[in-house]
Amino acid sequence: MSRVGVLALGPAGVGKSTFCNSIIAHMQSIGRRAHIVNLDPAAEATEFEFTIDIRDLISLQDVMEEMDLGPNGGLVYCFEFLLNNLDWLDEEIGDYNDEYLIFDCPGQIELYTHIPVLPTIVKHLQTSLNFNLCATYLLEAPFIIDTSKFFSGALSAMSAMILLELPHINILSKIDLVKDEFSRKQLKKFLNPDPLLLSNEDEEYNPKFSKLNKLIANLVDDFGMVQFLPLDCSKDSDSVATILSYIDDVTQWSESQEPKEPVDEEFDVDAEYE
Ligand SMILES: Nc1nc2c(ncn2[C@@H]2O[C@H](COP(=O)(O)OP(=O)(O)OP(=O)(O)O)[C@@H](O)[C@H]2O)c(=O)[nH]1
Repeated sequence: MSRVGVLALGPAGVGKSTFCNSIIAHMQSIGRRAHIVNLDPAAEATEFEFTIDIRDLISLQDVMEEMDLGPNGGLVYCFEFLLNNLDWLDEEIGDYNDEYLIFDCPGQIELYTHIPVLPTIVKHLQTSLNFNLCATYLLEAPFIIDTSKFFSGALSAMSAMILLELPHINILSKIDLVKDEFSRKQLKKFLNPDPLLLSNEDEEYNPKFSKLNKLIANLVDDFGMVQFLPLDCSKDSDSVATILSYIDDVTQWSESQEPKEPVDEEFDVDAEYE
């Protein structure tokens, strides 16, 4: 039997922690259990407690003070420290057999797009701790409803997808902040976009880059990075439920549940009268 793990990834402030908390709240409301694993050494307190917290091993604040490093260097140091102490993670996770763990990751996407820190942790979770993992990659809806920003966001999501080699779910967060009618129309187009059409649209505004736009659009299209699920953590719990059903699907959650032993009636009756 395996554990299920969901990585919440995406740039800083995109809503990863809020998403983790919303998923946990939703799961609790339908009688399921899950835990948050905080992998951000610079995290602030949230309304839900972290079951496992990297800051119990190392915190960015301490590293910056003691090693005289800036925030980015400090973060890389924290993760190198974690990689050298993976037995700490094994021990913390050890008690959570057959559980659903949600990994709240830092917003510095270099950690999963440029340097092999997160890929190493992912491999460890899969091979040593028997996790069925999936990555959720969040991008902010108000940011992405501009075509050029869509491509830059899609490329960063794709970079994480290629590096992590995990089932990958793209999410457009904070859709409640897309309010005016024009932007909402745009949003519809970006939830299930055709990158080739989007690149053609840009052509009339910026012909200088049309060849490059088309090449990028082809690349995004080839990798199947074309679907985004909408997320509104402020009001719309249906959006959270839909995302959870996608996660369950790709992590084969229901298959990972231990089949219930058939009730042996004779045995039960005997036990009653012992
Ligand atoms: N309106 C609205 N605000 C949201 C939503 N999700 C998150 N926010 C807000 O966005 C801000 C950042 O959210 P966080 O969950 O801390 O984002 P994060 O990605 O974990 O941030 P880092 O850990 O710094 O990378 C907070 O003020 C949240 O309240 C949403 O669906 N709608």
